[in-house]
Amino acid sequence: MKHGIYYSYWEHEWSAKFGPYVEKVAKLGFDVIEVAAHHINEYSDADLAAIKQSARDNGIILTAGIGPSRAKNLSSPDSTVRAAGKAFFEQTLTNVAKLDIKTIGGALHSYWPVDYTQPVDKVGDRARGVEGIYGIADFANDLGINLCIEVLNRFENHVLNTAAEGVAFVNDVGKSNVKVMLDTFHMNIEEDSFGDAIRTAGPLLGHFHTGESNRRVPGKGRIPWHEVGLALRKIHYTGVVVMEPFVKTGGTIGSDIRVWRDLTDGADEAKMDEDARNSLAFSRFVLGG
Ligand SMILES: O=C(CO)[C@H](O)[C@H](O)[C@H](O)CO
Ligand SMILES: [Mn+2]
Repeated sequence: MKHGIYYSYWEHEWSAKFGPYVEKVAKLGFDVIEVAAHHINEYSDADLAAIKQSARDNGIILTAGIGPSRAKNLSSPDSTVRAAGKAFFEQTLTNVAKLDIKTIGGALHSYWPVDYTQPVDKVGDRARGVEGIYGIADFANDLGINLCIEVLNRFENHVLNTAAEGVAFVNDVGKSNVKVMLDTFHMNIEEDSFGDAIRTAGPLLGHFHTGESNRRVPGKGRIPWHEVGLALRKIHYTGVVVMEPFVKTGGTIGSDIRVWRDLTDGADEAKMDEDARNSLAFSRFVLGG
């Protein structure tokens, strides 16, 4: 098991440059950095080559996260939007591959965060989402990339809220590089049991996010980490565990994640780093790896 952190922990915008964080997370002892793929198409080939080299030099593996915008929604009832989504993913995956990234996770099958002022068509969105992911799976596979479909809580997305729904979706897609992704923050809201949910995903679990119930770093709250660790061991999970703490207010990240109070306790960057380092030690101890 490898351990990583989403660089957005330190940032306010998904568009923030992620290159400088490769060395930082290596110094903190992580194996992996997760970067936001939302704006990767704005990076030049030279930028991407430099980041790839920096990852090699620092012994860091990259993974990618994405919350597709409404205009790039693979499950939209509007076929023009679905086509734009497909084109966006093909370009994004092509650039993601330039960083040797093998895992991209998030609400790939939909858009994020969902606008609930509009009526919701769960059945239709799910069916179009299965088709949309099926339609990009081989493209991703040819680049060696797994598509990890994140199960989110009801307030952020309606298509997949439980591990069981995630497994059924991935089975319907039926492509070996399309996997289920779970996140302890969302599981805490939706699942009856953390252990059962992880065991339900079993061999289909392709990526795993961690965070407390208020998205502080793992170890600061009341998620049953021992139960989570036992279940990950039980299913012989050998993938990546990426902590995804969101503790800062402000910017698009603060607004998308609904961070309306300072959860850093006034931390400066050195204290933020120390919290991440301590949480990594906690995560390795309790989850393994
Ligand atoms: O858990 C999440 C949202 O609550 C997601 O992993 C990411 O934050 C989202 O896909 C944006 O990258
Ligand atoms: Mn997540």
